[in-house]
Amino acid sequence: MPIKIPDLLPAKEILNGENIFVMDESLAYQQDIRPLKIAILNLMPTKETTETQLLRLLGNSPLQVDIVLLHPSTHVSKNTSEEYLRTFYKTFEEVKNSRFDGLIITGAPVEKMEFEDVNYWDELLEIFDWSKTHVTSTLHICWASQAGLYYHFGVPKWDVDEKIFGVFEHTINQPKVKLLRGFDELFHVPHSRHTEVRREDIEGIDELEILSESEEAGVYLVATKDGKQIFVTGHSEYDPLSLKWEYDRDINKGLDIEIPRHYYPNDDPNKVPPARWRAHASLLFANWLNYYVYQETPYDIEETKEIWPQI
Ligand SMILES: CC(=O)SCCNC(=O)CCNC(=O)[C@H](O)C(C)(C)COP(=O)(O)OP(=O)(O)OC[C@H]1O[C@@H](n2cnc3c(N)ncnc32)[C@H](O)[C@@H]1OP(=O)(O)O
Ligand SMILES: N[C@@H](CCO)C(=O)O
Repeated sequence: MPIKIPDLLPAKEILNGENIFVMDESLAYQQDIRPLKIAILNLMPTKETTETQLLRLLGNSPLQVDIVLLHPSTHVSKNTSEEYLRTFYKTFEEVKNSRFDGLIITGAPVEKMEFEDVNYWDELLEIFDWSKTHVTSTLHICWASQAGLYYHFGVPKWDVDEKIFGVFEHTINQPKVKLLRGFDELFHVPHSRHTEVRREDIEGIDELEILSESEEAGVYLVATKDGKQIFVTGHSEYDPLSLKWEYDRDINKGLDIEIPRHYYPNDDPNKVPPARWRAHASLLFANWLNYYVYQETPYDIEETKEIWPQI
């Protein structure tokens, strides 16, 4: 949340220079507050786990957030019952005439397929298109970040020789960008994927900025300059034991999988891995919710028609 201070206090200029969000009294008097409407398009087979992880992060905010869970109607889920989906989820068809302050699109275990072979691809394209006019800011996670960068900007995804699997150190390219406010210069994020997007495919695209990268895991955070689309290639939302669960699953299947890097103490899978990314996960979601959603979205959400004349 911004701090509200007298219009002429000298600290205002100093803090503005440091990129601390300061709101002067005159603007604060005009600001109205209402609950935010956030949709989560959950593409993960482990729906309950992912819901819990994302809601934990979204709940760490003084803002009231109304959540709508969405699943793709053109995919018959193998791991989630129809009853569960009917009870807790809606389809895009049911919400497409509404507007949302924010949309989160999760990862999906389909990264080795061609995008066009994913059976809900056409539906996802419709959702990507709709998000441009009906959502203030959209956060794409892991596979969804690759799919979104491909659809919106033609950025390809590439197979990697060895799964990018572990907890990696990241650096910041753009320290003054609001999404990274409060971040340390070095911070950690889990990654778990067999494909990547590459810096050289992104840096020539005018609308996009690479905000954070990792020497070992590559591009991590990409955003459009207007903040309407955020692409996150890692899994900051993962629980402390998510990578262990994936590692044990693959070992039990007899797959040739390396131990997740920089995760277990002394790389010993019998030891309990400590979480080293929670604080930054919280900051990432809080910053997105505050600066890209709450501060940007109109009080009357239906007003977006006037703000985005392309509708
Ligand atoms: C790169 C990222 O974004 S990371 C995010 C992905 N990671 C995860 O989901 C981790 C957890 N998932 C898993 O461990 C596994 O997928 C499991 C254990 C839940 C399921 O494994 P299996 O049943 O052996 O895999 P299977 O190949 O049958 O399909 C699993 C999922 O793949 C997806 N899928 C498979 N084929 C397709 C297809 N043609 N089109 C779209 N989705 C597909 C679906 O999501 C499916 O699960 P769902 O129907 O319940 O949504
Ligand atoms: N996070 C994923 C990567 C594969 O999509 C997993 O290991 O399940």
